[in-house]
Amino acid sequence: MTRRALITGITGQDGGYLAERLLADGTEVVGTVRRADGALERGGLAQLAGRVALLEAELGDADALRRAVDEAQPDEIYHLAAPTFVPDSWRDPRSVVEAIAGATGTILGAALERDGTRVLVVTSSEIFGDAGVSPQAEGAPMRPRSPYGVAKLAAHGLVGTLRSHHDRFFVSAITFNHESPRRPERFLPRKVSRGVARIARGLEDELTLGDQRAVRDWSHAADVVDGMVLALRHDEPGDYVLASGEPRTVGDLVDAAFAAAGVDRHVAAADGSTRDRVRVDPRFVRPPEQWPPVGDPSRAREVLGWRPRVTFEELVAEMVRADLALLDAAS
Ligand SMILES: C[C@H]1O[C@H](OP(=O)(O)OP(=O)(O)OC[C@H]2O[C@@H](n3cnc4c(=O)[nH]c(N)nc43)[C@H](O)[C@@H]2O)[C@@H](O)[C@@H](O)C1=O
Repeated sequence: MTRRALITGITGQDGGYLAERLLADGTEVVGTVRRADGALERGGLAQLAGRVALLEAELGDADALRRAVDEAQPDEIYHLAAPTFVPDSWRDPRSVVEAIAGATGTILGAALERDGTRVLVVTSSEIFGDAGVSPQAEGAPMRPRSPYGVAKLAAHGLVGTLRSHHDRFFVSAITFNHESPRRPERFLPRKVSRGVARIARGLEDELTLGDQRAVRDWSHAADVVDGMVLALRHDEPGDYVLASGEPRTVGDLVDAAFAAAGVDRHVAAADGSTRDRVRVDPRFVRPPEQWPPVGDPSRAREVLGWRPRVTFEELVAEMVRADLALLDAAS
């Protein structure tokens, strides 16, 4: 029998890679979107047209989410849809908790009504926050530092409690930062790849960023969705950190992007000094983390046999190449 998967948020960065991954192994794919008309084209996923079915469901609309589960009759649910830009969560904490924890509760509740439907919920390294330890494995203390992290921790908690109470195959994928040329530009790596590409083509002179000492653990989104599939299809349900395990600073990422574009980050100024093409704008600076969000992916490696294939340098180079190609195609 053909396996059927429901992906919430199919037009997001991860949704697109996951749909391609599942279609490639013969899984039928149904995805939720806010508005079906032209959704794949708007999401840069025209290649999926005719290959996936779309259902409309806003995260705040519990009835629509339940209907989507009923209509899709999925064997697997990948719950990806969520507001993802962390700074936004400070402005409207209630809506972020509703959209993340509320929708997770709805999806898990709907899955409980169906025999055997497995669910993977994407949570986040933001659940660890002031963990008191770095790198973080699945058992590290969880002390989130943002409303986004609190909401993701509630989602993570719902997965674990409902899994053990109802003895169901519910999984939390604790994803650390993951990127690709499909990442929206307000996230750092795409902002950098696009900015450096524009500098390389002479369209801009400078890149304006926040704190370059901030540490992150970056992987390629295509690798991370592979980990999700392995986790959901394993013999036993469990939670997994999906991360590279390698700490890098924002500055490392900027340097890698300039190197990939073949552009000097530092240029000679008229007075003979050197000028950095990267300028700090306090608007983009966030309070520093005492315990950097770096993952310990040992469990995913040992239990699932998962490891990221794309290196940090390859990821950044792919993003810069893609942004250069976009600029060249538009000119
Ligand atoms: C795991 C987690 O991953 C993502 O959240 P994020 O880490 O907040 O992602 P980002 O790309 O916005 O920031 C990365 C770092 O870069 C620093 N940074 C410096 N200068 C700029 C700057 O100019 N813009 C931005 N956006 N960040 C900057 C910023 O302060 C931070 O230290 C989401 O997918 C989230 O959904 C998620 O779950």
